[in-house]
Amino acid sequence: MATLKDVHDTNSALCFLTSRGPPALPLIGHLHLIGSHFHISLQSLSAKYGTLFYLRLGASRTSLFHRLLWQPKYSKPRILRSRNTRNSDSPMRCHTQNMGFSALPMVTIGVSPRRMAMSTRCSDRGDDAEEIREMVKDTFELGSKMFLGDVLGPLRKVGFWLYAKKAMDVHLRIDGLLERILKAHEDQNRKGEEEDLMDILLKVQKDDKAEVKMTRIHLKALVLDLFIGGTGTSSEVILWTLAELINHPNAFNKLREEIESVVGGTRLVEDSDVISLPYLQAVVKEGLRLHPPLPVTTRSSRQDCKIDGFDIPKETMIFINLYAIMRDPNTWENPNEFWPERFLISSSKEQENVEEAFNFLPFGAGRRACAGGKLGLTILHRTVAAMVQCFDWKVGGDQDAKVNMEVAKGVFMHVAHPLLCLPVVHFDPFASRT
Ligand code: HEM
Repeated sequence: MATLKDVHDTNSALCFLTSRGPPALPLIGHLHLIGSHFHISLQSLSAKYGTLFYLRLGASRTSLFHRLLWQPKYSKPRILRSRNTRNSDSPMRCHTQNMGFSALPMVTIGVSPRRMAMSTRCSDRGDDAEEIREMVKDTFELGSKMFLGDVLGPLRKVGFWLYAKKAMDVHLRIDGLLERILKAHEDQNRKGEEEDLMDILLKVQKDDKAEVKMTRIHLKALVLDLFIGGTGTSSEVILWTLAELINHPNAFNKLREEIESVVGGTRLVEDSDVISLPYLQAVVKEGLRLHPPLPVTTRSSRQDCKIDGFDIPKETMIFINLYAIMRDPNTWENPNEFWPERFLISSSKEQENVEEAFNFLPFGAGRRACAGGKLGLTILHRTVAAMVQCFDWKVGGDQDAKVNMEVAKGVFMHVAHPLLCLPVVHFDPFASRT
């Protein structure tokens, strides 16, 4: 019997017939059951129709997994029962300017996928950072609309035409930025240890004898994949995790105490520290569990297969609701609660690995799982740590004000409102250099 492991991505037509699922209406099928938050609509439907059910979204025939069916049967994760933490708020030291919270992680993470690829920082040119943020946001928005355009079936081209102008505009802006960066690299002509990924790719592109012929378009597409895949995702998780920490001051203070006891008060957290910072790792995991930036991933069945007793024909689009899997009350205690401690307890490393592999899936699974998961985690650990190490965060004027955790409409897990926070310097790692 084929399982989900045999399900692979294709771009072909969608068709699927099975019996389990809500009653459908003529023409629109089950479209009326899909609300403004795609992953939450699917989660509610699976509460009624089970782990695998069938939907017809307009012209698209799809099936949905609430959880992965190759999940082995094992006991629930052991969860820490005592949740009392004792820390109190740290005093504010000095005020800095009021800051767009959502812009900050993007500026910071410009130091990672982009910097590794191009040895430049978004923060060197503030306008570049803002431009990239806007482009990534527009690309995600456009992606959602075109993805939903699939419900038009053979008429999906109409959907594409509707967004053609916007798509061309985003394309031209991205292309202009990439060309600017490529030109700067060509002018610099760096050699040896100074080279970054962009230099190496340029060299391959210009090498007539290279085994694989790479055009300038290939090069830009590859860099763009890293940009879009790595930038939007990481920045959203950083934003959500910080928002959770601000709303949970005990967790914030516990994390700061851990960092200060392990790293001291003279430098920022480095990659090599992370292994000694279990609470930091738990906080990042909990942020990813509650707020996966790609809440629903898709596959198409490459061949006819049978899963959980259902026949799934070839080329069926399958939605896998990562969001619902990571909030499943059968697996996670108080699934909607931000509670990093749940990741600190496990009976054995081996069991922890099994549990996480099949229930903790912010990076997807299988051969099309996230290509940058390890890098993503590194970015999250370093950035979340630095935000907690260096600043106290105040929301609005009120001491007890909370960050609004509303999710934006659509197929991604974005914050609904730009969040404004006041960062108050707690520790300045560069103070001794001035
Ligand atoms: C917090 C950070 C990140 C999260 C939560 C995340 C999540 C995901 C998810 C859920 C998928 C789909 C996996 C599936 O369908 O099974 C994916 C795919 C992908 N991600 Fe990430 N990602 C992150 C960071 C990154 C970074 C830093 C990069 C690269 C620099 C990256 C590059 C990619 C690529 C290239 C794919 C497509 C893989 C394929 O189709 O084979 N991601 N990511």
